[in-house]
Amino acid sequence: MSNIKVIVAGPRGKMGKEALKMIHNQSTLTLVACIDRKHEGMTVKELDGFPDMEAVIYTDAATCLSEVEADVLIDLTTPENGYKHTKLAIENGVRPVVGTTGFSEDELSELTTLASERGIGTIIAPNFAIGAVLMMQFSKWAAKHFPDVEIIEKHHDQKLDAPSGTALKTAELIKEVRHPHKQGHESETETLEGARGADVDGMKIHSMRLPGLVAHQEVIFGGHGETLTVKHDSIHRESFMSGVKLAAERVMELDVLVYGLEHILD
Ligand SMILES: NC(=O)C1=CN([C@@H]2O[C@H](COP(=O)(O)OP(=O)(O)OC[C@H]3O[C@@H](n4cnc5c(N)ncnc54)[C@H](OP(=O)(O)O)[C@@H]3O)[C@@H](O)[C@H]2O)C=CC1
Ligand SMILES: O=C(O)C1=N[C@H](C(=O)O)C[C@H](O)C1
Repeated sequence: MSNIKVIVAGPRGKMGKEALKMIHNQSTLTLVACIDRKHEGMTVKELDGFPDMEAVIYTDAATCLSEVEADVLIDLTTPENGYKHTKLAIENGVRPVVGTTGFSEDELSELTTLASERGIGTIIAPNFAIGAVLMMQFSKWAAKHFPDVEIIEKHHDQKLDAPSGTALKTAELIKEVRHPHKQGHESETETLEGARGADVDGMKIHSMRLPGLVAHQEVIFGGHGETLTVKHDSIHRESFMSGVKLAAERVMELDVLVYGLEHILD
């Protein structure tokens, strides 16, 4: 697979910068444009500290996605804008690869329908790190044997959405094998609201936000006289880039939306 023409939305963000660096350093993807909130008409290489790339920056996503000849949109923005960009991309025949988290269930289901109707391959991956995908799969396996489980996710303090997309996806995978039931003492009460975390079918999700963190998750299972912890840490955003590259290549072979990188991993 060679020369996949890519648009990146959110190029100045923490993930966007890393994605530009990755695209610059490999040969199958070519950056053809960026969607940003600033720098209309400038090229990437004109921005301080950015790679030597000729791609033009658009501030209007609709113009960019309808005018630029592109195969793939990589979206790394915010929940609200990521949803709009994904929809626009599908409508314009550009395949979305979406890392942006925080979409509602309704938004995901609308995008799934739209992608199928138009036959446009789409990948929405709450986590592109291969280790995180394995952590989620191991958790699903463990939940078959340990149905009492709590998820603790820890992220940097600039994150907009809580719980993280990864924690929600983990809970969704566990739900496939776990019968809904209340955990803890049947009469337990919270003397401080939120103390027991968010609830998904009785399992709990706790979200921590601190400077210094990147992206971390522990899934803790409790059994009779034992606990099992499945843990993943992204200590650098480079950890997400092999997944972004793989998704941009594999999305070219799809004609529906898939949610989660596990669907394209061998
Ligand atoms: N799937 C995965 O593996 C991962 C997913 N993520 C997700 O990716 C997203 C981005 O994360 P991160 O890079 O840390 O966040 P940042 O806040 O660092 O970056 C977001 C960028 O999006 C830009 N932006 C906002 N609105 C628009 C718009 N309308 N058009 C173009 N650009 C826009 C922001 O610009 P401005 O600065 O001007 O506001 C900012 O540069 C989040 O949803 C996060 O949860 C993060 C890591 C891994
Ligand atoms: O915002 C982040 O940083 C991350 N977001 C994704 C999520 O919500 O799970 C993936 C990763 O955890 C980093």
